[in-house]
Amino acid sequence: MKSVEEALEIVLTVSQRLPPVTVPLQDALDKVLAEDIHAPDPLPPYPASVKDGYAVVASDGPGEYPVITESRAGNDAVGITVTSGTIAYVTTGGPIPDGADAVVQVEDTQLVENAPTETKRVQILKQTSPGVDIRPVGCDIKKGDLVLKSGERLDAAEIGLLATVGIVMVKVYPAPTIAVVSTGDELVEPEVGNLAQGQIRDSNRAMLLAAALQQHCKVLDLGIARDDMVEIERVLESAVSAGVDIIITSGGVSMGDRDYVKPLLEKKGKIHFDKVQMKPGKPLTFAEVVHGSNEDTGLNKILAFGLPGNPVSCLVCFNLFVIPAVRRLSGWADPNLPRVHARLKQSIKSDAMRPEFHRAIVSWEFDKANGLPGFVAESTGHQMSSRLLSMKSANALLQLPASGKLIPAGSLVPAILISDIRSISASPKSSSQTGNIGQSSEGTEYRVAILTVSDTVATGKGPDRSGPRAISVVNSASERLGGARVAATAVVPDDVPQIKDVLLQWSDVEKMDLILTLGLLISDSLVLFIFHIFSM
Ligand SMILES: Nc1nc2c(c(=O)[nH]1)N[C@H]1C(S)=C(S)[C@@H](COP(=O)(O)OP(=O)(O)OC[C@H]3O[C@@H](n4cnc5c(N)ncnc54)[C@H](O)[C@@H]3O)O[C@H]1N2
Ligand code: MOO
Repeated sequence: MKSVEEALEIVLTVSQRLPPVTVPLQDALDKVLAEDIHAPDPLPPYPASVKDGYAVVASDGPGEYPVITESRAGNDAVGITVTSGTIAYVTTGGPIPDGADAVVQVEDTQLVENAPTETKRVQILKQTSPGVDIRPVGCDIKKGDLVLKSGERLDAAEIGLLATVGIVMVKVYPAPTIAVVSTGDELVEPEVGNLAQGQIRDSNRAMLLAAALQQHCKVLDLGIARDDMVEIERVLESAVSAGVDIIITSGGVSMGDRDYVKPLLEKKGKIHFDKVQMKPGKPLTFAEVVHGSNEDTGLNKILAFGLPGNPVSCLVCFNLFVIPAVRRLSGWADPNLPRVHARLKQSIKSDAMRPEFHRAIVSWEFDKANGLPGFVAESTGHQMSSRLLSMKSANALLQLPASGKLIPAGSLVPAILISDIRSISASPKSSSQTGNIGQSSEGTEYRVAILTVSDTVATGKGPDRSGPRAISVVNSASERLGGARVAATAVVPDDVPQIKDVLLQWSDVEKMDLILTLGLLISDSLVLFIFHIFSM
């Protein structure tokens, strides 16, 4: 089984950027530039005023002057020279007429009312010096300057720069086309109103298509494929014929007898890994599908991600592996998701076996204790892989080591950002709206152990009525209890040493969050013992 780091390295090594294409400027947003861009002319192309005011000869100093022209834009003042003893009206960005060497802003001037001549006259109230409030030719961009480098990402400012230097067609790396198929006999389309026995609506496909669009990919919806070798193969073939760059399947990659995705990917190419040491997302499979032949490169390769069917696992894997691959294909120099460190708002118990990617809402807050601002992380509640509500509003995956220990509130943990940092007011309420009253202090699931103490049941003379009932009560109230889950049960006779053994095992070794005992015969020594373990 690969570690997350090893698996990501493999994905990024296999993912190669796509050949560049030339697109119109308006289609270039969010793409990565595939050429260097130089300025064909300087900006500003003429000396321009920084202020609305008057272009003057600085050495003239304060005094009353005639306004011989007005220069707002274009060739307003062309052919007119400001000589000593005259001034010209200029607006911000307007060309400075020949002869003027400074601008005095209107606030430092006064219009002379009722001037005896037709020519407008203005009092210059302040001394200025040459160059003041003038942008010389090329002060923003010099002719020939390297304005944008190949490999830079085109955001709004970069699009503006391209327009400035007159680029209307630009060479960029295209975003990949992603085909998405859901596998599973239990799946029906979201529009199905009444679910038959054993059916669930397909959430993964809509979710993955949306996630791919968010990454500016083109998408191909391949629908639902039944758990049938021939059908899944036919769907994969259709993705290949459509010429997609990435195929994403969800479901059918674990250990079930109808998990056909992996054998098919193996048949059609090469599986790089089929398990990753992470929670959620362990059965993540990554492969290359090889097809046809390309004159230049030989065989064509399509990246294939077999994402786990559990919706949370599916989206977590998309974030951690598919997005970096998409970015690499799209030409990003650094395809990794951004990370910050955030303080935990509540304690979280980490998984003992697998490093965990705990869904959380990260916001920027003041720490009341030290008065300093910083990132804080609030768990989205019960973290079961099927519970998509744990992904709702999450903007970060907290990367928790597999220690099985309680990470106390206030600890700094690495947070991988998967969405924008939200405002504080929008975030914390959302998890409680989902019904997590009584959520554990860890903000994660409670592991509950139930012990039935009864000679009758332990010796097989009677049925255990209260044990199964307690299990069903805990499980049915799981969501309201913040994810309480029965993790262990046992039956022992009314015998203190045996009761002690089980309680010690559950509290000290298995680290249960809550132990319920049923039909317990309380003796003094047992009360003392229970008091002892719960006060540890
Ligand atoms: N014996 C073992 N069983 C499982 C293991 C294991 O190691 N050994 N791993 C578990 C883990 S971890 C995960 S994650 C799941 C992943 O299983 P699959 O990828 O094979 O997915 P399915 O079995 O098809 O489905 C799992 C679950 O998700 C629901 N699902 C599937 N597709 C969709 C969809 N498009 N929309 C909504 N929900 C979907 C499906 O109904 C199941 O409930 O395997 C564990 N088992
Ligand atoms: O790895 Mo699975 O994704 O734990 O549920």
